[in-house]
Amino acid sequence: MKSASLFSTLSETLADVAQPQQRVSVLLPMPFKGPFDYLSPPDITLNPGDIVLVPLGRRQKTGVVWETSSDLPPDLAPPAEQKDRTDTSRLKEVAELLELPPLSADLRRFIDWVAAYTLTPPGMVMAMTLRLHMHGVTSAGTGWLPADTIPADLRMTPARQKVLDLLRKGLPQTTTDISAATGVSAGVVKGLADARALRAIKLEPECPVEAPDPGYRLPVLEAEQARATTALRQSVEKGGFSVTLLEGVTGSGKTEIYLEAIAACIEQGKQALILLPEIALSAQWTERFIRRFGVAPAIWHSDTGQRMRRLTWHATANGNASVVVGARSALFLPFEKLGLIVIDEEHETLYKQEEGVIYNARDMAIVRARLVQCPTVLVSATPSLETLVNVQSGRYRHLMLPSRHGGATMPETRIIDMRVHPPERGRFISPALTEELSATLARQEQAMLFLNRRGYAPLTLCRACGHRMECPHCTAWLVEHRARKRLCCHYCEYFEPVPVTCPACHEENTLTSIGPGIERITEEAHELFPDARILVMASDTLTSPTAITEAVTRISNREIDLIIGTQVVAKGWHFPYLTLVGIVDADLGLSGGDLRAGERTFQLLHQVAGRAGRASAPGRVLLQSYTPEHPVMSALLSGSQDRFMAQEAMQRQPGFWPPYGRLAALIISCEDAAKADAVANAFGRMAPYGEGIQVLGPTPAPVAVLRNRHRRRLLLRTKRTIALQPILHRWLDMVKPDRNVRIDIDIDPVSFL
Ligand SMILES: Nc1ncnc2c1ncn2[C@@H]1O[C@H](COP(=O)(O)OP(=O)(O)OP(=O)(O)O)[C@@H](O)[C@H]1O
Ligand SMILES: [Zn+2]
Repeated sequence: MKSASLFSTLSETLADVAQPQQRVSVLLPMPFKGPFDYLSPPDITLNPGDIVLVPLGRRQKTGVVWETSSDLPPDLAPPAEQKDRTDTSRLKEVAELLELPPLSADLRRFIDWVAAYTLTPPGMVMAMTLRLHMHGVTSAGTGWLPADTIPADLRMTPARQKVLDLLRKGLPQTTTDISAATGVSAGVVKGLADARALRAIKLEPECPVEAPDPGYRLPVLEAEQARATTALRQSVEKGGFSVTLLEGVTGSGKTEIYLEAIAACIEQGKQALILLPEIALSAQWTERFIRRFGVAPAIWHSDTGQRMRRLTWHATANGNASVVVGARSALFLPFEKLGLIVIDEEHETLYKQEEGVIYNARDMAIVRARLVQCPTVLVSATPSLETLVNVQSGRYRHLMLPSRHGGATMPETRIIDMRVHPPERGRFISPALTEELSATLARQEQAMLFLNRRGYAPLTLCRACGHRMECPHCTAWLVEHRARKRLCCHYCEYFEPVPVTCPACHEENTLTSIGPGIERITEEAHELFPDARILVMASDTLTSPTAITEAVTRISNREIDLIIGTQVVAKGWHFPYLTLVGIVDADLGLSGGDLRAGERTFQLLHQVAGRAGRASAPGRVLLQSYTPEHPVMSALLSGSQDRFMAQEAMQRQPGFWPPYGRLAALIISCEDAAKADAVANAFGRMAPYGEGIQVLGPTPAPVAVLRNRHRRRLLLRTKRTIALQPILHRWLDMVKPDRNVRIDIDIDPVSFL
């Protein structure tokens, strides 16, 4: 007995020596606190970044071999977990190492950083990188060629002969390709491979894009432009981390200039990432890119099919795609050699992702740039106060283009005081604006009407009893979409047919539409200008990039006289024949307690206004307002953006509101209002305090019920010098909420709904 047991321990020890099984941490794309430990398969060495399949419960999951980051700033590092790392007996083995490019160290650190900053489980952040190929995880595959020496004893069959004949043409082909070409089954190929008559060739995935040529068409730059270009080129050539704000009035050629920074990046053999606030913009952007570089960039968005996404992912990972343009999520692509990040329209709130991982792509892009040590360019005609403060403090460099390209002038802006010059009853376009519109159309120039509200009317009301049509699941009015004969909630997917009788008093035909949406403005425009060719641009009328490209082409070809749109029309478009912009309701967006309401309204209206008169004919902007004395209106009128932003700064500084302080929102939600209250109150009682730390709330959220969940908000505000994350960690630990209560943390909130 003794010897047997001695023998077995000895053999175990020997086995251990022969095949030391590594203990590895694997991060799974799931909401766990951190990675799980596994054992590496006996014959495989795993390295951090490797993408693997591991058993989890009864299923297998894709995960990434992870090391715990030791270099997170102490402010951000989550409290360490105590783990016993000596006992490996209960660990499961990694099932498979996938044939995918490993995630680079800088990307892994970036993921850890975003997770720690936003207080999100790291696996959920990593999922944004990995989700992309979760469906059908395949490498490009194995191709086959005939072996150098075909074994002499190979049993030949007609099927085998066909395969060998095909492959002797010299092009490696996958099993699927061979079957398709010859009609033989996969088994035949496998038989040949097993008999060592074939040799395997690892096939690189095909590259979805061609290489851009930085010398394809060089721009002729004006003096100011040339100066800015040189400065940007230098930072790209020098490499290393830097942030530059490229500010310039609308139509000054900012895009033109940062295309040169991209050219420099390509010349360096590195990759450039261009973030756009909205993928809709990529169509016109791509066109400009092609004009400059001869070929299209790689485009990253959810609309491109599975296969294309996979190829783009691979081309990013292996460095074949030198320029990738996309919306926020492109930031999590596995670039092999990132050399430049450009964030166009940096002030855009669309960069904030509000669901799932709540993060600001503009801010995180700067973090990523710092981790890979590459330059970043923030581009805007109306930079955010956050960015301006960074410029003032010297953290960001500032390049300025003060005038429009080619001698085009800035549009002339006028305010129509709607209290003095109201529209006719039941109408929303004032006579003064109507007059300008007809004059513009008569000159065969294009005009645009802007109203940031989809649908026909934002409120449906009963004239008899005053009942308002509301969403049964949200604290929100139902918006009438007349074309679709529906009342829709703009917060959830709920809709119902427009009723004939009032659901409260059951009177017939008493429901009436209050206020305008763009459908209603379109109806009015058709009545006013029956001959005008009108195009509506809104996220629900142009639902795909193709539809947007088509619309933009029709505008550029002068097939359209009047464009009516929501905020989609505010974004960087260049419509050379557009000379008049009418803003139907300039006050919309100023109400409500939003910290940045003024700044945002200014940016939005300034951007819309900037669409007018970009080419030879001068532009004009008319703002319809009931509060013409509001600082936003005076700033738009005088064009004194600097003064307006200085006023904004002065208002925020004393109370240490961002960017002079830090904010985090806690949103507590539950289907049961009482439970939501209980948890919110518990957080209120445990609220952190101290010098420079303040908690506001709990209060019901402005959208107090959303998708049947009752919502309460608390706001933590600290001085800039105090990091939020450690305070939040301690605070969250103090309250153990009911399972049905959800707590969302929003660091640097931009929405306060
Ligand atoms: N040096 C140049 N040579 C030729 N065309 C130019 C030059 N600079 C700018 N343009 C043209 O002027 C127009 C406006 O330029 P661009 O779109 O780059 O401005 P922008 O500052 O990015 O505008 P916005 O902020 O409104 O998006 C474009 O059609 C662009 O092609
Ligand atoms: Zn709803």
